[in-house]
Amino acid sequence: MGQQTVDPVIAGWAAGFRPVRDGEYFPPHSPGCVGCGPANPHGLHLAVRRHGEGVQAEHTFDDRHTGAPGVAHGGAVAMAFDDLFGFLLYLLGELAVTRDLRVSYLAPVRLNAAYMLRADHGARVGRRIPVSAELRNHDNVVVATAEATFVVVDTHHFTRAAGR
Ligand SMILES: CCCCCCCC(=O)SCCNC(=O)CCNC(=O)[C@H](O)C(C)(C)COP(=O)(O)OP(=O)(O)OC[C@H]1O[C@@H](n2cnc3c(N)ncnc32)[C@H](O)[C@@H]1OP(=O)(O)O
Repeated sequence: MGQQTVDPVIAGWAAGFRPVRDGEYFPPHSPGCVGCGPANPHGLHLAVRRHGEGVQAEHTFDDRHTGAPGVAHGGAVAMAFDDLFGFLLYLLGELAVTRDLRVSYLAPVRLNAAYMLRADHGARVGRRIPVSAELRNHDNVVVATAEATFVVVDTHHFTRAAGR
């Protein structure tokens, strides 16, 4: 992400997250976000909406995210989970970052096939927010799961990380 876009994005986060109704789509984390940013040509372009107190996204991995032939790279699947978790923050109204992420790959994730991602959060303990997610195929079979710990930070975390 270039110098021009870092400050407005962080300023937007500092202003707080807009409330989103059930079923409504969230805005991307930033235009250049590799998970959901519409301006990132290498990204997943996840479109994530609220589902009750959780979030969900229908997603199709394509040839840009190839691992074995015809199969999504495990890193791309992990990225989808990580970015999906980032949308729970809109519901929690907290700024937080991934401290750890554990993915269980239960079956190959095929390219050019539609999958459904769904994530939920647990209760915040101290600065820790536990989150979990599933990836299901069109037969509603769970093909991957993920658990992560997000740690609440303030906007200085991001301005420091961006070198300002
Ligand atoms: C708006 C956001 C967009 C989201 C985009 C999608 C998500 C992302 O990709 S985020 C990017 C990837 N993640 C990062 O870059 C984070 C890098 N890591 C860091 O900056 C730091 O390690 C950071 C901020 C997470 C924690 O550091 P620090 O502030 O020193 O906290 P620290 O004291 O170590 O721990 C904080 C709390 O977490 C707990 N904790 C730390 N690690 C773990 C762990 N592995 N498991 C459980 N708890 C843990 C600690 O016990 C402590 O708990 P409590 O507050 O209850 O005492």
